Amino acid sequence: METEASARSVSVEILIEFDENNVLNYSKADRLESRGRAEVREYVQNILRRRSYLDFLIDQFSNVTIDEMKTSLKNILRLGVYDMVFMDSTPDYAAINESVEISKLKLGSRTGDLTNAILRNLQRDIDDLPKPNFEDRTKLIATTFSHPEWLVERWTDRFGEREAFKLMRANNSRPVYFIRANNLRTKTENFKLRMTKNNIEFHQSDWLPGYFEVESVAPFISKGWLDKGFCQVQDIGAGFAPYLLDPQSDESIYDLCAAPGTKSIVLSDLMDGEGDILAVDISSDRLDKLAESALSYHAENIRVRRADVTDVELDEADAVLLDAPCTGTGVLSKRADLRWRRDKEGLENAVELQSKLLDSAAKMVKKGGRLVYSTCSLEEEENMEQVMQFLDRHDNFELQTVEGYVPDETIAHGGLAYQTLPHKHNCDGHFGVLLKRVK
Ligand SMILES: C[S@@+](CC[C@H](N)C(=O)[O-])C[C@H]1O[C@@H](n2cnc3c(N)ncnc32)[C@H](O)[C@@H]1O
Repeated sequence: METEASARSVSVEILIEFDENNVLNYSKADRLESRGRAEVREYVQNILRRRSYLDFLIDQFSNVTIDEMKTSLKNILRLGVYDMVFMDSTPDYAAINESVEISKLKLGSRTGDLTNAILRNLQRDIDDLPKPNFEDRTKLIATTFSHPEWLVERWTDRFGEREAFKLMRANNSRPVYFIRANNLRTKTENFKLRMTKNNIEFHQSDWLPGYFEVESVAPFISKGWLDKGFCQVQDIGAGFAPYLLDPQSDESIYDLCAAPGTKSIVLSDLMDGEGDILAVDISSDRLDKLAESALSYHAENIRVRRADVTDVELDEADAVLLDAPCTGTGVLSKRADLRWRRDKEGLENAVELQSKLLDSAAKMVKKGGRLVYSTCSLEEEENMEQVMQFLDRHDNFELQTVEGYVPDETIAHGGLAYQTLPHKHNCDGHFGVLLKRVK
């Protein structure tokens, strides 16, 4: 009980900071033991996944509108309502008591009484909760599925309502996790034996070698297998880009925008740790993580360099991976916070930066060499439209087929790109193309 109470109050603190400063900082949970830390992540992500719907419910049962409430009260109520509506394992009285206690502690006894009144009102109707009923269809959908209105508009226009609903439902579901065996440290077959001996259930994907769908990554962390470099947590869709680059053991490879290096490790594995990979990123903190990973994964052919890719001159390489910073609209199930952080302006900024990064990356590819451009976005401006504009500016590059590198069911744009979709492919949304420098 003690842990649960702490996990709740820490979750509220994190959610308040997120609303006020747009920062999602889990380090506040470091004072809890590991179960509590895991609970905090679950609470925070689940509440962010349902935020608009929770706010709608709060509004229905309160005399004070949600917009008039202090950020701290809003988040205490979101957590209480989430517990009552979605957490079968928490009795309503416990959810109410703890929310009231957190309110009193943070905001005084009168706010504690208000919290109590709102949650008790909701408890009375818990078996017949009101449904969002706005006349404005975008607002109705946005509230029902807890997505921002600008994304709802984009996706319903592009996919149609039925498919957009499926996509948003997938974003609100528990994420699918994949583990990839690192052959620089172990053999995939041995790793399977290791999982079996430890009673870990897994499903081996037939899309790429060494990828296993698992229920949770917790056992891999607790057994120290990530730290030891036996395996990495990587969505299978994220694995497509390194496979598409098809790096060879005697090549020089640039991994641009590389940190924290999950794809660098795959590249190194595909090269048997030989040849040369230069991993470049602008963030030194993230590069530190990459360097640590390279050590534990025995990825000895990786060198790191801190640089702004839009402003660095490098010799030409055999092949270049540009895994560009993007809006991340393909990973909203694992990163529920992103949907509230992104907006149309953020999309425009991402597109502008990607275009500059692509122009720089193009200068680093030798004649006859390859360039893979990848994102974890679903937005066409960041994906195929970005690539088409790049081709308009660079007549020395041509698109190559992705057939044979990625599963057929993920192939898009007549064989010239892959695009995974969370509601269709049971993984995150990833996009990529293979370009060849022809002159
Ligand atoms: C999508 S993440 C890369 C993920 C990484 N490829 C992986 O697989 O682990 C994008 C990265 O781009 C980096 N970045 C953003 N702008 C950059 C720039 N101008 N030059 C270099 N890196 C940049 C960010 O620091 C971030 O690490």
